[in-house]
Amino acid sequence: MSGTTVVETRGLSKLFGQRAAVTGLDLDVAAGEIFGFLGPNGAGKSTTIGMLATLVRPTLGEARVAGYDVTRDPHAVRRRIGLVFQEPSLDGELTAQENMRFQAELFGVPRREARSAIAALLGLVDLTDRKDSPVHTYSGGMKRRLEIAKGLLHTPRVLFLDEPTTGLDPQTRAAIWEHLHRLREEQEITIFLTTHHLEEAENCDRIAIMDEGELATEGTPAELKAVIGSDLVVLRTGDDAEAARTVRERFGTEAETGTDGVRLRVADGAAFVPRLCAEISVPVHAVTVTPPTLDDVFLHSTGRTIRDADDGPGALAALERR
Ligand SMILES: Nc1ncnc2c1ncn2[C@@H]1O[C@H](COP(=O)(O)OP(=O)(O)OP(=O)(O)O)[C@@H](O)[C@H]1O
Repeated sequence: MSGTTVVETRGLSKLFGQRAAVTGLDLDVAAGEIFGFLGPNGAGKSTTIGMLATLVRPTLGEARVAGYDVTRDPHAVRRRIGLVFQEPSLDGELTAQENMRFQAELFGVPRREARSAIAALLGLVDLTDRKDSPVHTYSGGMKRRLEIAKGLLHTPRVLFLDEPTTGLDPQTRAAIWEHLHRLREEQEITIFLTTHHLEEAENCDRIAIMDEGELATEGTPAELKAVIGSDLVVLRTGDDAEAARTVRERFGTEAETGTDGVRLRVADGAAFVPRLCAEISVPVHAVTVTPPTLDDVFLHSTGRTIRDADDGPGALAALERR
């Protein structure tokens, strides 16, 4: 990582009438990072990408992408960014190669240069074998990979991806992530993506969590989870109320009983469980120890779970059409 800041926002805000979609956003994304913008539906992710990609005009504040101001120099920004939205942008009747050639013409990439770039990018996303098949014969994952290759054709410095794996099965999602990691290794590119999948955010170098238009927290997945600092231990016992009482009295640790058993949080679950089992007088049927997750981080920084906060489908495609 070079340490150069490629995406920088200061007080970036967007109001739609009286409604604040994004409020006072300060972000710094370094060159070569995979940066995840995480939040429930309506958190302001699409509006932020829209402002960074010069599709939505900020109401207040500033943003620079690849060194250019999004309001004063939108054309310079556009030449340096690639966009992959959820809405398909491929022509199903054309082959992968033809779709790529079309994109090259759109961006004025010289023909000779385009030919070698297309071959290299189709190789990067593992579509060389199928480059001459019409795109309507592709699977969802192949189409998404082709969209990514297309977004890279004019060698952007920053690639913006809106929910790149939505609607794909887990295996295909894993493959897309493999391609994104490879892309970052092989090209000097910064990847800025939105997601509302907490598990996916684990793949990012750094994450910003948005909630109701504001930045709730940011950091590496490990840093964010370290803030929680404790493992979740769940016990199923012959008498949960008695087990919870033992936990409180012998260990001075708060324990809740619920439908899934007795739940408690301790710094080191693996070390705690044998000590607990030695003290407890009721039969223990099962124990699970879960290290902190990004779900816990979301709950900790917003007061609710991301699933509770979620309430509808993505909106970036609608923004693009605006
Ligand atoms: N053109 C618009 N006019 C009015 N309100 C808007 C407009 N675009 C977005 N909003 C509102 O701004 C807020 C943030 O929306 P945004 O689409 O940026 O969220 P998001 O985090 O990207 O959600 P999603 O995952 O659904 O795309 C929402 O309350 C949304 O209703």
